[in-house]
Amino acid sequence: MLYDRNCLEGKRILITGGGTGIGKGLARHMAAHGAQVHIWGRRAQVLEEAAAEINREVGERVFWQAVDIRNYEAVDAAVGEIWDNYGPLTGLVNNAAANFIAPTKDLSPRGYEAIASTVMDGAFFTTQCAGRRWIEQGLKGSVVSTLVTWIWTGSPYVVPSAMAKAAVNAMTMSLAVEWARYGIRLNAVAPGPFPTDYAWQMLNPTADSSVGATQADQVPMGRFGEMSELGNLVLLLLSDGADYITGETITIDGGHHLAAPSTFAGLNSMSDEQWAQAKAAAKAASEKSKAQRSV
Ligand SMILES: CCCCCCCCC/C=C/C(=O)SCCNC(=O)CCNC(=O)[C@H](O)C(C)(C)COP(=O)(O)OP(=O)(O)OC[C@H]1O[C@@H](n2cnc3c(N)ncnc32)[C@H](O)[C@@H]1OP(=O)(O)O
Ligand SMILES: NC(=O)C1=CN([C@@H]2O[C@H](COP(=O)(O)OP(=O)(O)OC[C@H]3O[C@@H](n4cnc5c(N)ncnc54)[C@H](OP(=O)(O)O)[C@@H]3O)[C@@H](O)[C@H]2O)C=CC1
Repeated sequence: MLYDRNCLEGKRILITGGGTGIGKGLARHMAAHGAQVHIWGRRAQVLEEAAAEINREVGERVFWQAVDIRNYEAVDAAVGEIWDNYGPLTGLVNNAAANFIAPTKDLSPRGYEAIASTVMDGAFFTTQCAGRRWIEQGLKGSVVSTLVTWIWTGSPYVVPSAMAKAAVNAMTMSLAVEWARYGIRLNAVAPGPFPTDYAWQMLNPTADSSVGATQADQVPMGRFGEMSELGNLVLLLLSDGADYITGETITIDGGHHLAAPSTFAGLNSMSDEQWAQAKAAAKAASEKSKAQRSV
């Protein structure tokens, strides 16, 4: 362990999308360093199993709520429940997201909305509901959002995601200034590829789509990132040791975006037929996950 295993003792951290992938890895990392962690997602069973798995390793530190972050009332009520039943949050990780690869000309308004509203509205709602309470109660807080290097480079075939992540980057810089006087810090991380089950089903659904952003051989360091590496960075930003860092988005990508291509530009060569196959594969995965939703 890089950090003392009790360095987050007394911290209470909400991680949206904490039941799977990177969010679950972050929940494990923060809980293993002494924090109480609250995880959100739309699938009760997935959250319950993730919390139980981590709690078997660290003791009763992880709690869950089924919340759709696109629903402001639900977000406000769930943040209120944490405050009432456990105490004030000290940190928030805006990690939940939606994404899939698609040619932009074929995106329906609902397809655009599913991605943009989850990434942008969800992060705003959750940040505002925590931030308002911190300000009213004179408490400090730390917000860390999981972005991507496309906020600087853009990326074809994931345009709603690139747009919405750029908006959350703007929120990070803006509120860092507006809320600094309250002791509230906002930062973000921009990871390169950290393969997770669902993201790879959405972003690399067929053999033909295995180019560009999702490939380890395109990373100068020649490998994917490891969860503990991302965990250590997010832990630092959530800790009191980083009290003078705000408004920053820190890349953690083994040099990927500086060497390019860290985008989906490589998908330019896919034919309409290959796109149809990619869409069918991604949709089959999303239907399966949808069937498990409780909110
Ligand atoms: C730099 C280094 C980089 C490293 C490489 C990695 C970089 C990662 C950066 C970011 C990564 C991520 O965010 S990865 C996150 C991946 N995780 C997730 O997406 C989790 C949440 N996902 C979901 O809930 C679903 O998969 C998703 C489809 C997105 C949303 O579900 P909803 O129930 O809200 O929506 P649905 O009703 O199913 O669909 C809404 C509309 O979208 C359309 N739609 C759905 N799937 C579609 C698809 N594959 N292609 C086209 N269109 C699709 C539908 O037809 C609907 O439109 P109509 O037909 O008009 O009705
Ligand atoms: N994996 C990677 O290489 C990279 C990932 N990222 C970012 O990291 C984050 C995590 O991605 P990753 O772990 O790979 O993917 P996952 O699909 O595993 O994680 C997404 C999470 O968000 C939750 N979620 C989605 N929509 C909602 C909603 N409306 N309300 C509440 N929760 C929701 C999902 O749970 P549920 O479906 O149950 O709601 C799921 O737990 C994302 O922000 C992504 O953009 C950035 C760069 C690289």
